[in-house]
Amino acid sequence: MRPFHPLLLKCTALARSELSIRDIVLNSSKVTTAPDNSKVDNVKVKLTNTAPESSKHPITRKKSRPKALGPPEWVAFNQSYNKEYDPPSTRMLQKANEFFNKSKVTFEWGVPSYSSIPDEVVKSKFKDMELERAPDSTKRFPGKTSIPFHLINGLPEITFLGRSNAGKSTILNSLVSRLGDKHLNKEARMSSKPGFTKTLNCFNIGNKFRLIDTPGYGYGSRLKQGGLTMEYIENREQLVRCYVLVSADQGFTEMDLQILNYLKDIGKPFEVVLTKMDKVRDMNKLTQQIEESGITTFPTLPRLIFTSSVVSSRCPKRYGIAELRCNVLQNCGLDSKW
Ligand SMILES: Nc1nc2c(ncn2[C@@H]2O[C@H](COP(=O)(O)OP(=O)(O)OP(=O)(O)O)[C@@H](O)[C@H]2O)c(=O)[nH]1
Ligand SMILES: [Mg+2]
Repeated sequence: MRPFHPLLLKCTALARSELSIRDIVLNSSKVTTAPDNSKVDNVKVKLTNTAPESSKHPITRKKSRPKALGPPEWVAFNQSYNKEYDPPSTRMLQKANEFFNKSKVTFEWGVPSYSSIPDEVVKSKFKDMELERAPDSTKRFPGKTSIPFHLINGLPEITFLGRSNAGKSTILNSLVSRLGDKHLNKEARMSSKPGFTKTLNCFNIGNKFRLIDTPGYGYGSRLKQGGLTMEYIENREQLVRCYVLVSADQGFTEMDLQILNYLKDIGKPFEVVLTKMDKVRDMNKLTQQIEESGITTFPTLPRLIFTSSVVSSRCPKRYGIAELRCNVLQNCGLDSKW
């Protein structure tokens, strides 16, 4: 029997517990309490035109939001991780960007079950047949499958895992969009609603490798989707690397740690991508969360890649995406000519 695993959580119970936490946060944000005078240095005081004489015109005091951070702080922070690896050179980053900018992206399949992945169908129906790998062939497998030959060409695959809403579909779009573009290409569908991606979705990148978007675990997910992702991770021969996405503004959850340990235990190579760096207001807290997760002492030495898929005046190019592009190409063995 399979051990307990967050990808297979009974999500209704989880959804209920998360909803209640969310409810508490939402409700507590509605409670207005007078600010503590001892913290007056930290609060912005907004005065109305006429100074209030009574409680009829209360003084509105707002806690000032911590300053938005950007590339200067992120770069310094970034340099304290991945010391075991040489950072990618400017030339490597340039080459990776060129590759992604010129590669055609094709959506190939979206499946609700592992056995419906085209080459898995072919494998099971034509067990004794030598599978012909013909990338440019227009031929199709006969009979009911009618699967085009080019879908069974065995290209390396990369998959994105993570909690629902961690930014898996967004990072896929970020990889295939120009770094300075304000809007992302919409190859994979994204949503602020957790649990949006329901199937395994495959995107062919320049006929060199495939990116696989997965349904998230946790809030809004389903037991069946967790099973599908696990089956894919455990059985897919073409899978060369998993990227576990963690929202940097939320840090590592218990479920993230379970996934990381699971990948370590079954010997699947993985990296960790911290998404939504633009939402982080306290770098010390993030440092502490990373330390507490234990990920920096994992024997497999996963890389920590910090990203933001948002461009702004402080961050005119999507942050960390060039590094991620470089890493993906390396993991697919496509960096040999650099
Ligand atoms: N600010 C900010 N928002 C982001 C970033 N990446 C993703 N988001 C937002 O996070 C939300 C969830 O993104 P998705 O990419 O749909 O998340 P997902 O992991 O695919 O979620 P599921 O499909 O539900 O598992 C969307 O509203 C995105 O716009 C980021 O780097 N910064
Ligand atoms: Mg998604």
